Amino acid sequence: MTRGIALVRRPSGRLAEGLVTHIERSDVDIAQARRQHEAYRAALTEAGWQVREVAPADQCPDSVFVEDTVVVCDGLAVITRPGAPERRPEIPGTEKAVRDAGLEVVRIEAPGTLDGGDVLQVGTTVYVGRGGRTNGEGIAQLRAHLATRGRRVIPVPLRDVLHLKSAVTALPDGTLLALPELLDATALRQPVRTVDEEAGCHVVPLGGDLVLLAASAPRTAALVADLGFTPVVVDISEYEKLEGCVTCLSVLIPEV
Ligand SMILES: CN(C)C(=N)NCCC[C@H](N)C(=O)O
Repeated sequence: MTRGIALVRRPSGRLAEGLVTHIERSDVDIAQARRQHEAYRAALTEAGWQVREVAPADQCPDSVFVEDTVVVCDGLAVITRPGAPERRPEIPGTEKAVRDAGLEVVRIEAPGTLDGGDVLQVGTTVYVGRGGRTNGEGIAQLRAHLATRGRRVIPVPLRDVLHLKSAVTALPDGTLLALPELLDATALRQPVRTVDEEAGCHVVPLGGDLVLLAASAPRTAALVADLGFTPVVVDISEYEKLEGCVTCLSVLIPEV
């Protein structure tokens, strides 16, 4: 049984030079990062996903955070235009991978900017963070693209946080796990559970009752289990030093 394709991109040898905006820079252990990425890929495979690698972009330190380069929705791939110009050379490799996967491809055009980490899909609702990386023009273009798939785009103003999915993500039943102080929670339409550890608001539903989350969120893993889901825990400490989280390291393309 395969749940679909999971796109990932191996870390660049220059990973340690990745962007840091809201936290202090600390040393990244590249060997450890490679081991953690291997374990992350294995967790996806174990959960039933066919892991496919986007061609490495060694000149791009942040290229492992492949989520920021594309938004996939019902057979459509919206190629983003990352808000950080130095991340734009990551785009061609992702575009090739989604074309190879058979998706229809459209793109965010200048002056729009949009990072995939700002896009949270919950059923037919698509929340989009309006912060440092995604602008109003990018949101408008995404809204027009996703209207063709029957989706409603709702902007969410962000405060002092990199991406929307740094502050809120959703469990398989649509319940949001959030750090409400980082965003305008009045924009959210689904029930919200507040978490008490930063990485606790970063989860990826992997299909069925499986929920991927980081080892740095042990209390949330217990909460997830208590709600009847099965936590799949991965250590991504080296990526967290660069403001990454479990969502950023893959793009899931469910089988239709
Ligand atoms: C949901 N998140 C956090 C993401 N999708 N991306 C993280 C990118 C981190 C990278 N150093 C940067 O600053 O771009």
